[in-house]
Amino acid sequence: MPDSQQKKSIVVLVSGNGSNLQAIIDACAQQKLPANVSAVISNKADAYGLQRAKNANIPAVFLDHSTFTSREDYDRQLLAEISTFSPDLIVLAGFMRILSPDFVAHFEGKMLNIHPSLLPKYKGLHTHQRAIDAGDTEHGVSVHFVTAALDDGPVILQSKVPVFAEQDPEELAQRVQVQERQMYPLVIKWFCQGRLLMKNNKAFLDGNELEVQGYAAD
Ligand SMILES: Nc1nc2c(c(=O)[nH]1)N[C@@H](CN(C=O)c1ccc(C(=O)N[C@@H](CCC(=O)O)C(=O)O)cc1)CN2
Ligand SMILES: NCC(=O)N[C@@H]1O[C@H](COP(=O)([O-])[O-])[C@@H](O)[C@H]1O
Repeated sequence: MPDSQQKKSIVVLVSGNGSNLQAIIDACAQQKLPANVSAVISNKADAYGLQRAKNANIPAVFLDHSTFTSREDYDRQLLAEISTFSPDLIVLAGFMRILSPDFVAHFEGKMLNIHPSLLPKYKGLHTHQRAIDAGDTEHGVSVHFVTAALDDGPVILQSKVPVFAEQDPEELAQRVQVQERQMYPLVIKWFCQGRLLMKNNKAFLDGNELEVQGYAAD
């Protein structure tokens, strides 16, 4: 079987509910994604994403960041743990730790993140509230390659949702997450098919550079 058709190995990092993880697990199970989730790793013991992994008979690993003296020490252990699964792709799915440069360098080009904003707007946290506070009429989500600079890697795919008057951030987040669950498995499929790659800090699909609309940074 050609390499592009062999099932790829994915390790997913989570910190919370894991709805994006579940979409990926389901896509794999339904043969919509030529991959297997080899392991789920979380820095939070109570992350429901760990339970979702156990429900799917996927190794679920809790690696507590609070027991390490530095970010770099944690990331070295995280790298060692991930490497035991020999993944083709690392997927950040609500993983709420900033990753150190050495960790990112080890996996650069094979690590994705989904971020709840129209990057480069609203890098970091609390994106929905920030969009509401700014009076934005549209918001959305970006899937990007992970680089050392936070939420700054080349964007692969974006999806927009409207922001309504007197918008509640939780309702906005829910509408964004509907888009996320459709987008992430698609982008991961592109990577697993060998169609998506990062080169010179740019994203390419089928050899064509992916240009993202120029959203003004916040
Ligand atoms: N080097 C990189 N690390 C990470 C990236 C990235 O692009 N480059 N993406 C983030 C995901 N993320 C937003 O999409 C994000 C996650 C966490 C934080 C953050 O400020 N974390 C704090 C702790 C916050 C908490 O525990 O609630 C921290 O790590 O000190 C910002 C953005 C994943 N990592
Ligand atoms: N800065 C990273 C960040 O905020 N990521 C966001 O966390 C949520 C995780 O949901 P999930 O655990 O249900 O997949 C998602 O909405 C994702 O965009």
